[in-house]
Amino acid sequence: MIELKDVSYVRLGTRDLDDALSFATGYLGLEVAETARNAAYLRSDDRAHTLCYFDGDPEDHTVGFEVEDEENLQLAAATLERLGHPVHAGTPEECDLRKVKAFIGFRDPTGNHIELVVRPERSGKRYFATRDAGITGFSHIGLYTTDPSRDERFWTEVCNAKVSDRIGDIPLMRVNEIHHTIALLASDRAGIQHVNHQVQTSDDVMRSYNFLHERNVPIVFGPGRHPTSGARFLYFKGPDGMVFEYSVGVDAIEDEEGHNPRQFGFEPSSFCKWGSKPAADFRR
Ligand SMILES: O=C/C=C/C(C(=O)O)=C(/O)C(=O)O
Ligand SMILES: [Fe+2]
Repeated sequence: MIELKDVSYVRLGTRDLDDALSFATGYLGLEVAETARNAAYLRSDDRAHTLCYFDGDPEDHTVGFEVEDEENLQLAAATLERLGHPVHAGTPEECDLRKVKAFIGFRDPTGNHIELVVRPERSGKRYFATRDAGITGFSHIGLYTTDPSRDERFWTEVCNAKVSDRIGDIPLMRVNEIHHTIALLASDRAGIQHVNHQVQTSDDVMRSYNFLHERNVPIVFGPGRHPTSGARFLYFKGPDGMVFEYSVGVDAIEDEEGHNPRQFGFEPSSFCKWGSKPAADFRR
């Protein structure tokens, strides 16, 4: 069993690094940690970085998850190879680029690029962004799947994820007490559908709605409230069509043994209890 502790970072390719950087700082509300070697490293919490934009294919998305130590990393590599997922062991230079001690890369059954990392760097400096979006940290990703049931089995049987809730066949899965770290979305493609940052209060969600709307940033869902995690949310589009989400008030699953996944119907009210509907281009 591969024990994921938390999501660590996302890496997104872009052909326009300057544009991505100005969106991340001026609209999203991240702090630049470093710009180097055709990449921009951005912070959202006490980690050294949680988002990296690099000069490359905008379809090239990677999500990194932290595992406990190098022994667990080796065990994970052996498990993945045995199950037919070829594993790439990060070179020292690739580890430097990710600010981790060690990592392996592989593809999930849909073909999503996944990395497992050991000892991702923290920063002694407080996260401080020039735009005050109220961000408290990077929290989860929405990941495309070409087969939700197959990929649920991968994340829950090969890895330690647990299903918190399902909407139709779509699982929201946790790897720690937070309601979900991985939300699958059915599609005919691989990739990250959305990147979630938590914000401090509902006021931050509404303030950002006005801020982004006034500046013509496409709002693609919300403001609304998810019946599943209870979070108040706002989704909007960033560079290369990537969707970003702010949310606040995501449930923690405290009764780990006693929690049974709830089944929600695949209908609009399961996605938002305030009646907001996703825009046609919510999914790319
Ligand atoms: O539409 C379902 C979305 C659920 C949630 C949630 O419960 O918070 C998400 O954050 C999500 O998958 O984006
Ligand atoms: Fe989300």
